[in-house]
Amino acid sequence: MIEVQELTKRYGKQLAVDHISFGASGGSVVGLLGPNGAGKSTTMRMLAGYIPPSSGTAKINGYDVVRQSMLARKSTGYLPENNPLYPHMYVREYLGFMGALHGMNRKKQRIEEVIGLTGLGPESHKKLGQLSKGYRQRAGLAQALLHDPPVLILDEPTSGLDPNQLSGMRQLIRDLGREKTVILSTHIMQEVELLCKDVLIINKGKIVADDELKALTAVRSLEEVFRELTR
Ligand SMILES: Nc1ncnc2c1ncn2[C@@H]1O[C@H](COP(=O)(O)OP(=O)(O)OP(=O)(O)O)[C@@H](O)[C@H]1O
Repeated sequence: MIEVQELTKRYGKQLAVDHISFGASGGSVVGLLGPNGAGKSTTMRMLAGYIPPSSGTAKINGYDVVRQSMLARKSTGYLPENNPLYPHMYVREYLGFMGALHGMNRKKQRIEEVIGLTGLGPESHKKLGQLSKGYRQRAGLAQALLHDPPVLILDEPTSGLDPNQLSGMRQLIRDLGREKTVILSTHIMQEVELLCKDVLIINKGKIVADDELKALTAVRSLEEVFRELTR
């Protein structure tokens, strides 16, 4: 579960996220849409505990991301936008390292599981710096899934994937969304239509739509709705 109240982020004078409130609960994928610079990544970074909010609150599974940051992080899997990985580490070494950070027992078995789930197998003998963009993205997702968190925050998870990889990744996200609360950002409207039950549209730091996809697109296409609300 994700609960956001009046969440705000200022970078100096710039108001990147402006008093946003929304909620998301398990068993669905929420699409976070917005034009470039709207505040999507900033919002996700705050939810994942990577940057502190300027004001407002966010709770992950009931844990406040600032006051109970360790517990909130344990409940969160985060795939960052540019997915900064450690280029010199081998895939399994990296996942082992991330597992240790999460204080996981029986890492080995779980590492093989997430390598299988994300289709990393054929490239799993390589160093992260040697992986193609699509496989780096998979390594990032494997890391996000490692500790089996109930909430997944995925910042443009399908960027850089070829059409074959794309359908596999979307299927995986759809499956994960059956049990977990998944919030993903994307610029691909078709992806939202394929994956998301609920949609948030953010523009200039403010939420301009928070509704079920069905309701939002009852009269017009998602693209038309998006263009009108973010003009
Ligand atoms: N570290 C930072 N310092 C200063 N300003 C920042 C910083 N990070 C983001 N911003 C600004 O905050 C605003 C929101 O940026 P953010 O990256 O959250 O947008 P976004 O919706 O994810 O965009 P995109 O679709 O291009 O990835 C932008 O105006 C951006 O320039």
